[in-house]
Amino acid sequence: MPRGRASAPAAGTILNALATGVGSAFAIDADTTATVELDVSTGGDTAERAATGSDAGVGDGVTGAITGEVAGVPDADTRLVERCVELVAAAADVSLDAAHVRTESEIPMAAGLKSSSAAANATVLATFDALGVRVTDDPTDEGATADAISRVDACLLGVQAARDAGVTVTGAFDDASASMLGGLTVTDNEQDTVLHRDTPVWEVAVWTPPEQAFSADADVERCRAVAPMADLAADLALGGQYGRAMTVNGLAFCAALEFPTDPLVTAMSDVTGVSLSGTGPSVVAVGDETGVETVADRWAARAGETWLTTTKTDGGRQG
Ligand SMILES: Nc1ncnc2c1ncn2[C@@H]1O[C@H](COP(=O)(O)OP(=O)(O)O)[C@@H](O)[C@H]1O
Ligand SMILES: O=C(O)C1=C[C@@H](OP(=O)(O)O)[C@@H](O)[C@H](O)C1
Repeated sequence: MPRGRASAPAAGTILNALATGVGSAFAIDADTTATVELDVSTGGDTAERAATGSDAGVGDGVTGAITGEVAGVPDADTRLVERCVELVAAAADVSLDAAHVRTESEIPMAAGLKSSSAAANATVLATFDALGVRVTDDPTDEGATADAISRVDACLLGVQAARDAGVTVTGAFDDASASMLGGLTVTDNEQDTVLHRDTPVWEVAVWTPPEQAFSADADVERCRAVAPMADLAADLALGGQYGRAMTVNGLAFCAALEFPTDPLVTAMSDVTGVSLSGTGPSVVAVGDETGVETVADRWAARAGETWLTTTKTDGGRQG
């Protein structure tokens, strides 16, 4: 039974795409790992098997059950990662009799730190790994019928799966591309295009309050209301002023989504940038070691977890 494994990192927000469709994120050093086992069909007619399969999936050429499991979270919603396996099988033109995907994650779920993008990217890469398809940095490696697929195409399969599973508003190509490519990306989530890439190196402080905020439940109208501030943050980010973009974004989205601004106000003079990450509730600050440690000490008095990490310039990896 072919087996594959892959990992992909979490990310923090520079610009939330819920206001205008343009978003920006940067990879951080906390991973999700996916292990995928495939039962690949060896013969017979795919259409016939699909018609008779008692537990058929929605992907072409999938006749049996695709099951998912999240280590330590027995009641987790696994539709996203199951859909990733289906879409990769379809892209690689492979028929599956069954498949199982298991994720293990260092990223708190629904905390604004892109657990969904990391899980989707890791699962897509692990499924290709099981099929012997390498992910490459060559954008001319299109499709997945040969022995290679480009990182961006692999990432877009995860974005499609997130849309199909209903865990995203815009598709979140900003978060998915930062996790898959590493470094910082600015994207247009309506066109699924990368507008800008860079690899800033920062120390990072993260405060994760003890609650969850699912992106699919975010108040999109309130986010759209701060579009003028999102446009300003986009201009700053495209001009390389990532820290200022992040802080503008943080103030605007804390106001729109009714999160407290105090964690940002008390941090901004010590760091390069500080923001609500995604739709919250986590807050992320970037800067030098002294600055982020000062901020982390201050945040540690709050309920929840405060932790230190770094930016990551490489993204998802197979094996
Ligand atoms: N490790 C994981 N394995 C499988 N699915 C996951 C995992 N982490 C997150 N997800 C999926 O992503 C959803 C959370 O996505 P979202 O609300 O966007 O939060 P986040 O900001 O953490 O990405 C979960 O409900 C689940 O469907
Ligand atoms: O669902 C979406 O389209 C998005 C969700 C948000 O992230 P989180 O999933 O971290 O809340 C946001 O930052 C991103 O730009 C777009």
